[in-house]
Amino acid sequence: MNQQEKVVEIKDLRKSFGDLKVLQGVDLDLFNEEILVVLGKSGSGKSVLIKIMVGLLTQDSGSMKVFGQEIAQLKKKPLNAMRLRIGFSFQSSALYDSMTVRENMEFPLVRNEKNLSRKEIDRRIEELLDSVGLPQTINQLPSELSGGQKKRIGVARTLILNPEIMLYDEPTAGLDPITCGDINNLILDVREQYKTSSIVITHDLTCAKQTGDRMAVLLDGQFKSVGTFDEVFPNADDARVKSFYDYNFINS
Ligand SMILES: Nc1ncnc2c1ncn2[C@@H]1O[C@H](COP(=O)(O)OP(=O)(O)OP(=O)(O)O)[C@@H](O)[C@H]1O
Repeated sequence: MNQQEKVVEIKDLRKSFGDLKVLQGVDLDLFNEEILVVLGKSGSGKSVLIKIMVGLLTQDSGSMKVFGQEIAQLKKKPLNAMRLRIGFSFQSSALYDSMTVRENMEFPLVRNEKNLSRKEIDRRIEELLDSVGLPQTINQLPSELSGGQKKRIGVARTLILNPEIMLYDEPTAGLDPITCGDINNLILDVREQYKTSSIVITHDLTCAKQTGDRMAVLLDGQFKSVGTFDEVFPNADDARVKSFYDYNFINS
């Protein structure tokens, strides 16, 4: 697959809940190995969009294709297979508190790949912990890790199933600026090492600028501004896009 190929293709996607129109004609593509940053204020529909992508919600109309397949038309088995190609890194890291880092990483692996040997499981866990720079945490509990370390382990756990698309939900939320920078670098490293295509949902424009090849701003149920950081932000005509920029870079 080359970098011009689309891994996600969204066309005129619409979704309402009763009278609440959330997505009102979304058009967006994610290209192979691209990092696409999705911005939008709280309640704008970012999670709804991601849920449609992984088949947890169905659109009212329009098209959501992932790897060329219309998600809404997939039956249970192919949908589950598709979900395995998409790694979701949750805002909360979603680690199990009572399990060590090793057990947290092993859990999705043995559930999804039943025939792996102990040696292969250990090798995969060790490789991923090395990739996120935390091999020493293998026997620790999540409560013994810092917020930034938990995020890194969450990313490693998502990567253990070799996803082709990575979805990062607010990856830098609640972290100090230096740790945010580390996480931004991790997102770039993951793309480099594992050739993933990525969607980063964030309110953090520094994260957006450092990681994103393109930005897409969700406003009134559509992506009105899509382009590189410099195309979208510094001279934004739309006051709502400009307010994002001003809030992050002037008021912070
Ligand atoms: N299953 C549902 N039933 C009814 N309304 C829903 C449902 N899911 C989402 N909504 C509504 O759709 C709107 C968009 O929600 P969504 O969670 O996508 O926002 P978001 O952009 O992800 O916000 P945040 O940045 O706060 O996570 C909200 O008004 C929400 O209440």
